[in-house]
Parts: sequence; structure tokens; C-alpha cells
Amino acid sequence: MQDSSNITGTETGTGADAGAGPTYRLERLTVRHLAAAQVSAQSAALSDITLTVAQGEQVAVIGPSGAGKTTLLAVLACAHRPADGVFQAFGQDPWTLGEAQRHRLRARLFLAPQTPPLPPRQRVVTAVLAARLPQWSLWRALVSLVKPADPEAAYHALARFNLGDKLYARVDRLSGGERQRCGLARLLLSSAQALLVDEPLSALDPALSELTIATLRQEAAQRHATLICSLHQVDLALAHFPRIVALRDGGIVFDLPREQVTPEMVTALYQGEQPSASVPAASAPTSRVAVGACF
Ligand SMILES: Nc1ncnc2c1ncn2[C@@H]1O[C@H](COP(=O)(O)OP(=O)(O)OP(=O)(O)O)[C@@H](O)[C@H]1O
Repeated sequence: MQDSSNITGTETGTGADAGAGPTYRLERLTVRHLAAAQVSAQSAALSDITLTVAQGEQVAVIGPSGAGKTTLLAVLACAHRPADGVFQAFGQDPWTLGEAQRHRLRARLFLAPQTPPLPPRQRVVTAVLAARLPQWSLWRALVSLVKPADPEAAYHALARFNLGDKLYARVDRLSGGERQRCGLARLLLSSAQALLVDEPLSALDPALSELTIATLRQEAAQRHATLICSLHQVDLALAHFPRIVALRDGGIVFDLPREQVTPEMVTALYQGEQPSASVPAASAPTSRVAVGACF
């Protein structure tokens, strides 16, 4: 159950579009992973999550390791079915829809996992253009595998993450940080209206971290997409995102406009653990494949 001392913020002043229906509505949501569900009914990855996110909002999700950030993003991407509670994306519960309708709903979302599932032997241009697959006919997709359909678009997307020179590199020759940005370049080529990004800075240096967040925010604002980004770098979350959702042990600890988040709240959230500062991190662990997938 959610701690009764939890603080729930309003969306006032957080960039929400008051006129539009919410992108997400979650009410008392419980989420379990299969293995955990087998061990104990108590061990939910997320419990009692109530959250509404308006179209166009930009939200950072923070919290210590294991808090449930990746699980939340997988649920929002309609990749992980909640065990209990209400979940709606764009006003629809994906898990009551037929397969084809759910597929159409997922095409409105893009999840960029921490470790993007890029085919290692593929060239970067092909991997980035794969974001357009939902918009293409089967024939066009097959032709693009041999002769990339729109290399200029891939170049421009990569260039926004300072990676234009890797257009024709092989994916398995990229560093961890370059792979991560390659995954984010795919996001720019999607037509998604909800952008879900899991720890995009874990393998990036401070300058690239700033560039990456600025690019994501700019893209979301331009297409009036909702942006939800999990971050270990609390300082960057507070500097860039109007709304901060803090998770710990699978529950929401606070959900507030950033001006209302105090250093004491952050210290309590991490309880002895040191929140990451925006310093160069070790490259992303290759064994950690985020729940969910890119759509
Ligand atoms: N595939 C899985 N099977 C079983 N349990 C899982 C699985 N993935 C995550 N969990 C558990 O669910 C909880 C939430 O994990 P999650 O990965 O969502 O946290 P996180 O906040 O993203 O952590 P991190 O910051 O380390 O990436 C943890 O207790 C974790 O051990």
C-alpha cells in the first residue's frame, strides 16, 4: 500500500494542457513481474500507483535502484500488463482491446529502453530508420533494409544527438553511450505522441547529458507529445523537468512541481543512498535489458 504520508502534487504549472484529455490515467495500480508473482503475492514491483499525466506534460521519474521506474515505463508503454487497478492510455485500456487495436494504440507510444535492442550487425542508418516501420508498408520496409529509404532523416536525427558521423557505422562498433543516443534518434523518427525514456543518460558525459535532455524536451514540445523520463541524475531532473514523480519500493513518495521538491525530500527518498550527480557514468550494463520494447 502507498504510504499515507505520500505527497501528491497537482498539475498546475507543470506544462499540462488543461484542455486535452490525459495521456495516462492510473488508479491504484498494482504491477507484478511473473517471477515475483510466483514467489509471493506481496512482492509487487509497483503498488497503489495513482497518476494522471496530461498530453504535452514533461515528467521526470526519480528514485533509487529497484524503485520501479523501468516497470512503470513498461506499463505506460503497454508492454507490461498491470495485475490490478485502472490503466488508461489516451483514454483506452489497452488490455481490454483486441490485438490490432492494441497495436494501433502502441504505435502512439515510443519506449526508449536504457539498453536499446539494436541488431548488432545492422548499420546505424537502418537501425534508426526502423522507427518508421509502423508507418511503412511491408514492401517499403523490406526495400529499406537493402537501400535505406530516407538516410537524410536518419542523419538529421543522429546529428541532434551529436552522432551524425556514425550514420553508416555498424551498431556493434558503437560505444555504450553512442548506442544509447542511436536509440534516442529512433525516437525522433517515430510519430509517437507519448515519449517514454528510461535512464537516457546512464552512459553519457555531462555535456552530452545536457544536450540529450534538451533535445528530448524540444522534440516533445514541438510535437506536443508527452515526455516521461526516468533519471538517476536528480540535479538534471530538477533543472529540466517541470514535474517530478518520486518512486521508492514500488510506491509514489511524492508527485510535485519541481519548485516544491526540497533537498530534504530528495535525501529522504534515497535514504542513505547517494543520488547520482550528472557526472560521467560507467557504460550501461549490457546484461540489463529493460522490460518492454520499442514501438
Ligand atoms: N523481469 C523481472 N522479473 C522479476 N522481478 C523484476 C523484473 N524486473 C524488475 N523486477 C523487480 O521489480 C522491482 C522494480 O524494478 P525496476 O527495474 O522497475 O526498478 P528501477 O527503479 O527501474 O531500478 P534501476 O534504477 O536499478 O533501473 C525490483 O524489485 C526488481 O527486482
